[in-house]
Parts: sequence; structure tokens; C-alpha cells
Amino acid sequence: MRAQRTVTVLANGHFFGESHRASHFNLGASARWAAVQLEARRAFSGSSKLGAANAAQAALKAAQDAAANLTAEAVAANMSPEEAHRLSRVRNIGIAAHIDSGKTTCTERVLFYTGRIKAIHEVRGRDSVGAKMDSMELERERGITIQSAATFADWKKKENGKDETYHINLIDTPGHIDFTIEVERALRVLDGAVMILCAVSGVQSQTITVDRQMKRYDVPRISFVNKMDRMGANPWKAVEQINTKLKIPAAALQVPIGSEKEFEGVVDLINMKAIRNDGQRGVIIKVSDDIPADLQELCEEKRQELIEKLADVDDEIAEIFLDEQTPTPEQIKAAIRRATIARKFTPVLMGTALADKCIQPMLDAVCDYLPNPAEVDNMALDRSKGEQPVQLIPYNSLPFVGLAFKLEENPYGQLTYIRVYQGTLKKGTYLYNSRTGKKIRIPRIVRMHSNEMEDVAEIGAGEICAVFGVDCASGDTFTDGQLPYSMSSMYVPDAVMSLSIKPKRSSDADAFSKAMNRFQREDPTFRLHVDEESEETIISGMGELHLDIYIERLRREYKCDCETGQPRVAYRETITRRADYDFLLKRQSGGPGDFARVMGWIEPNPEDSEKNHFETQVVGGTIPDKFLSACGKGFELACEKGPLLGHRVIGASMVVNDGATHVTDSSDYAFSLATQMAFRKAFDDAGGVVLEPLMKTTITAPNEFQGNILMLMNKRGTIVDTEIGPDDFTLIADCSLNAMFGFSSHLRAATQGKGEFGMEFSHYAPAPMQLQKELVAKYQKELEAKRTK
Ligand SMILES: Nc1nc2c(ncn2[C@@H]2O[C@H](COP(=O)(O)OP(=O)(O)OP(=O)(O)O)[C@@H](O)[C@H]2O)c(=O)[nH]1
Repeated sequence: MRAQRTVTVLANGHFFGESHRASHFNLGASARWAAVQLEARRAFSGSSKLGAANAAQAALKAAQDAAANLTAEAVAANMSPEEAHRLSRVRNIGIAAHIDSGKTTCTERVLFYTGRIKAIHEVRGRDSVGAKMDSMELERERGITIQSAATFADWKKKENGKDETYHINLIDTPGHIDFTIEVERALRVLDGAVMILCAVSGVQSQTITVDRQMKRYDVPRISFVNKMDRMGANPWKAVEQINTKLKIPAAALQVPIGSEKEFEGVVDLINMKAIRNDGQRGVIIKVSDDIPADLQELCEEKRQELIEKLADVDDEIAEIFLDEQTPTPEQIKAAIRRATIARKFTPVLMGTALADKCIQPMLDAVCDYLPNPAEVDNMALDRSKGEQPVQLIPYNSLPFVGLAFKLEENPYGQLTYIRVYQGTLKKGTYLYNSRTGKKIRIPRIVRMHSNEMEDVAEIGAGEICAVFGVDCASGDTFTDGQLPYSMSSMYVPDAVMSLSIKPKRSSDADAFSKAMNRFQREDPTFRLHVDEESEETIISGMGELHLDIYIERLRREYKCDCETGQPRVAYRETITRRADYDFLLKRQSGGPGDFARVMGWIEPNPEDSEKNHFETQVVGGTIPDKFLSACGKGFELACEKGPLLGHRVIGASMVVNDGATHVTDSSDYAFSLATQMAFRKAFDDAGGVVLEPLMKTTITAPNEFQGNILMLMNKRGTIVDTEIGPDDFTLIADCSLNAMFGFSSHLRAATQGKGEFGMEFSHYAPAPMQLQKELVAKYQKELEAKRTK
């Protein structure tokens, strides 16, 4: 008999909750959709008029079955006119970009032009008020966004001579990689995004990270080149880099009128009109035929480029192009919309938020080219059918399905942000948490406007809101109890660094634990554990800034000063060659003993250097199946705490192919333990090494500091790339995290405070031999001290 089993242990980052949302299913059909509508209608009229609960249940089930594998396209194409109209005016969007690109400054203009705020305040502005969306004291002080903030606004837009109002739910996200979870969860629930780029710097390191995140969640985007007023602004470089570095077909929809300080406005290439801002803070948009003569040729050329780019990604434009015809503005707009929603293209707009120019056309583009909630595939997993994906339909009348994507505590209590995917959320009704099965009442629903709230009685399908008094975890799915659905959640990257922490005063212990509970609940990338050996409390997170902010928040919000230890790196351990093992566990101590023999080999996992792999190839039943799963568990346990440093083992493969049992003394426990011991013993023979995280580090500073920075970096890592711009230069290097502790103060000193840097986990690589030796010796000494204690 041959028993074979495979266990895969995720090593680096994981999806929080269940599997990732499915993207596109091609089985959509009008007939199916008609069935959904018919059955859903029957279900609801049946339950209300006839009280025929069973019939309604059956009809609902039929609707659910018909909804399985339906595409968003089919849903949108067959929607009732009222629902279709309601949804066509809803946009759920996020603003994401590299640090300091102007996300918050842009959002401030969006809020002003939509009438949500009465005056504009700047990030780090002289009036010391700060931008609306940076509501946390720390954000205003440091001029950075730490938490994503949600708001909503109504944008009035002229369409065919009529005013049309669009309801925009907007999330402003942080740019620093340390707060990347905020971007992950925002993109998980949003239907579209505005990717902002700096007109001088173009695509930067964090733009690449944000791009990866947008791709992970299949989020369509428009691009906005901001800071057109800056010296050296060059939108064409940004367009080219989106095409080449991000590999997304992109073309500008506009050409700038004037440049740098003289930047006046843009020429809209679709309608060939000049657009300029006028009035106080640019509230008035003037559209005219007044295109400067010296721009005419460039506009023709760039319009042609746009059409050619569209012809590459859109069949209709391709046909027109091949027929040597010129598409109409309507045809161009429709093609941009189709291609953007299909994520085959990103239209590029430009302007300057700080100088109040060209933000309104960007808002128009959000409405014109980003999808409404019915145009996006939003899948749930039907647990009653082995987690078969099923399309959620943003109909108000269907049973409720929503995802809690963010938790936040505010002075009024625990706030849970929910994206409503299907059905209506009503105040006072009950919902079920699909993970815990718990029934909860919704006492209060609010729409968030940064840190302010507006109470509402209900929220329709496709919208975003926050609810009070709901006990749940980030990423939980809620239903009204009728549907056995759960939704995939967001990707949570692994922590890269940690430090020990304790309150300075023992009287602050309560406040400390309260704060820690809250931070962990709100932020899945912030973790806390008590080290078994040292009994210290260890916090871990995405970087120095991330942990710094929490320590500062402890001090400000909980009045709890803390002592912290040296930052520690999240090392990993791995093996470099194959080693065979034959391990016998035989213990007798009076009563029943422990007996297990396991044989096989360990080797580097050839499939994936960051994942572990377990396999059994036992022939003839020398180890029965039930003990083999205990061996698998033993392997997982052994990998959690590596033999060298007690850090996690990654990239190891273990095969058990033979062994022996004892009639009375063999047990799950004995086999699990024997496997752990066998693994530890073989680890040395298999060339065990310590791995350290290498960080992709990007440093930008004015050109005059190039020499200083090169000197700083020579000692710290391998320089991968340098880029010299008109004012600033950028250096990209692979650095060990160890070498980067305290780097911000060195950089400040070397650049008179004008340099900036960002770090992102890149990969694990063997630590220098000397460091490995020191670390192992220190760990063994600690173990020894503990043994003799
Ligand atoms: N010259 C110029 N500066 C701008 C423009 N937009 C924003 N800024 C400035 O750029 C800096 C960063 O702006 P923010 O809006 O905080 O950028 P952000 O992308 O939200 O920043 P993080 O969330 O911390 O990554 C601020 O000093 C702004 O005043 C612009 O159009 N032109």
C-alpha cells in the first residue's frame, strides 16, 4: 500500500480569512441572470404576500444557484432600469501612490469642489489645521498619512447638457510601506482607484508596490500626474514609465498648457478643448477652443497616440483604426471605459492639486472610466457547495452580504467599516458573522467623513459604511443568515521586525494591555507575543516607523510611556542540501512508553524557497495513515521554531518513507515528537543556515548629496540602480534589515534633512557567516542558561 500526502505550509505572507476573490468567470449568460431575477422576485413576493416561507426559501436557493458563475458583465447587462441607474451613479474608489505624491492634497480638493468642506487646508500648512483626511494628531504633525480615511462626496457632472450627480465613496491611503495593510484592505473592497504620480519623479518604488496591490485585487485605475507646477515636471516620462515599468498600456488624455510655474491647464485630447481653472481656488472650470497655436501639433500627435494605444487593447477602435477612420469622441470615451474596466489600459490625466488646477477633470474621469459596483466581479464562496464561487449581485432587495474590512476604535466605541456587496443594511436588523456563526444586532450605521460621522438608517448594495457595536475581526463576512457565504479577505504581509516592550510604570499595565488589544484588532500586520524564553512582550510589524507610531500612540492616547529593547530582525532558517534520517524514539518510564521510528530525508524544497513541503511515501503500511498525519503536524511544529535560532524554517521539504510502530506504545504524540526530533537532528547535516530579510531600499535626495549617500550605502548593501533627475537623484539598493536600523538619522545627517528613504521586504538571503555564528552562539547560550536555571 502506498500512502501519499502533501502538506504545504505558507511561509511568507498570507491571505487573511479564506481564499482570494476570484477574478473572472466566463460562464455569464442572460438566461441565467433572468433566472436569478425571476427566482429572487418570487422569493420576496412569496415570503411577504403568501407567507409561504418554504417556497420562498426554495426560490431563493434557485436564485443562488443561478447566480453561481455569473459574470459581472451579465449582471450589469440585465439589471432592472432603477437598480442599474442607482448603481451607475456610485463609485467606490481609493487614492493610492508613492509617499508624498499628493494623495491627501488631491483628496482635500475633491472634498472642496464637491462641497464637502468649506475651506482648503494644506498638509503641513501654515494655518496648522492640516488636511481633512489626516485627522490623527500624529498625521498632522508629521505630515504623513498613517491610517486610511474614508469619506464620501457627491459630484455633479454635465452629461448631454444635463447635470448628473455621482455618489463617490473615497478612501485616501497612506504612502509609506510600513502602513501597507491600509492600502491592501482599501483595495480589497474598492471598485477602482486613482493612481497618483509625481510629475517630476514618475514611477517610484512605492508606485510599483501599489501597482502590485492593485493587480492583486484586480482593481481598474485611472492615473493622475500631479505636481505639474514643479520644476522639471514631465508628464510624458510618467506615461512612458507606466507603460514600461508597470507594463500597463497607458496614454495621456490631456496635454499640458504651459509648464512648471506657468502651468495653466490642459488640452482635452478627446474633445480637443482647452480646460482652465478660474475663480477663487479654481472652482470654475473654463472650457474653450482657445488651444495655444504652438500646442496644436503636439495635441494632434498625442491624440493619435491615444487612439493607437486604444486600438491595441480595444477591438472596436482597432476596427475603426484599420479602416483608416477617425473615432468620434463618444467612441473614444466608450473604448477608454471598456479597456480601463477590463484592466487593459489606464488613462492618464494631469494637473496640480496644490495650485488647484485640473482636479475637476480628474473627478469627471473617475465617473467616466471607473466601474460602478455592478461592473465588477465580486465573488463569495458558497460553503454549502464546497466553497464554489458565486457572484454577488448589488441588488438592494437580495439577501445581505457584506465584508468588514477595517476596525477602528473611536471615542464613541468600536467602529467596523463594511462594504455592502448585496442587499441592504438596515439599522436595528440582525446579521450573522459567517466565521463565528454569531448573530449580532446593528444598532447604528454611519457614513464616515474622515473622523466625522453622519447617521443613516440604511445603506444600499454597492456602498460603504461603518457600523457601531459589532464585535468581529478584520475580514469577517456578514450575511443576514440566509446565505452560507463567506468572502475572501485581504493579503497580510509577514512582519519583518520586532522589539521587546514594557510599560515604564507598572501602574500602566492595564492601559498597555488595552492598547495592545486594540492595535492588534485594528491592524493585522501589528502582532504581539510573549517570548517563552525571555518572558518579554515582543511587538512585531512592518518596519521601524510602523512600531514607532504605535509606541507614540501608546504614549499620547493611553498616557503609557514604554521602554523598548533593540529592534530585532525576523530571521528565518533553511537547509541547503539533502540529508537522510532514521530516528527511533523509544522511551519507557514505568507505565506505557513512547515508540515511533521514522525514516526518510529532508532537502531544500525545489518548488518554492519560501514554503515548506511535507510528503509521505510509505510503502506497505509500515506507518499507518493516522500516524502519518501526526508526522505532518510534527514537521509543521519543527518548522515553527528552527534549531539554530528558534526562528521559523522556510523552504524545507521532508519526506517520510519508512518506519516502525509498536503495538501499545505508538501514538500520534510519539510520531509527532519523533518527526520533530528527526528533523532537528538532520538539520545540521542538511547544511542549516540563517536567512536574513533583504530590503529593497529606495533613497531620494537632492543631487548635491549623491556622494554622501553613496558612501552611506556602500557599507550597507548592494546598489542595484541609480537614477539622476533634474534636481533629485534616486538610488535603489538591496540592504539587510540589520544594517538599516537607525538609518533615518544617518540619512538626515548626510543630507541636511533633505533625503528620504523607503524600504520594502524583498527576499530572504543567507546572513553573513560571522553574523550567523554570533547569532547561533548567543541563542545557544540563552538556551543553556535557561536549562541550568
Ligand atoms: N508643488 C506641489 N506640491 C504638492 C502638490 N500636491 C501636493 N504637494 C505637496 O507635497 C507634499 C505631500 O503631499 P500629501 O498630500 O501629504 O501627499 P500624500 O501622498 O498624501 O502623502 P503620504 O500619505 O504621507 O504618502 C505636501 O507638502 C504638499 O503640499 C502639487 O500639485 N504641487
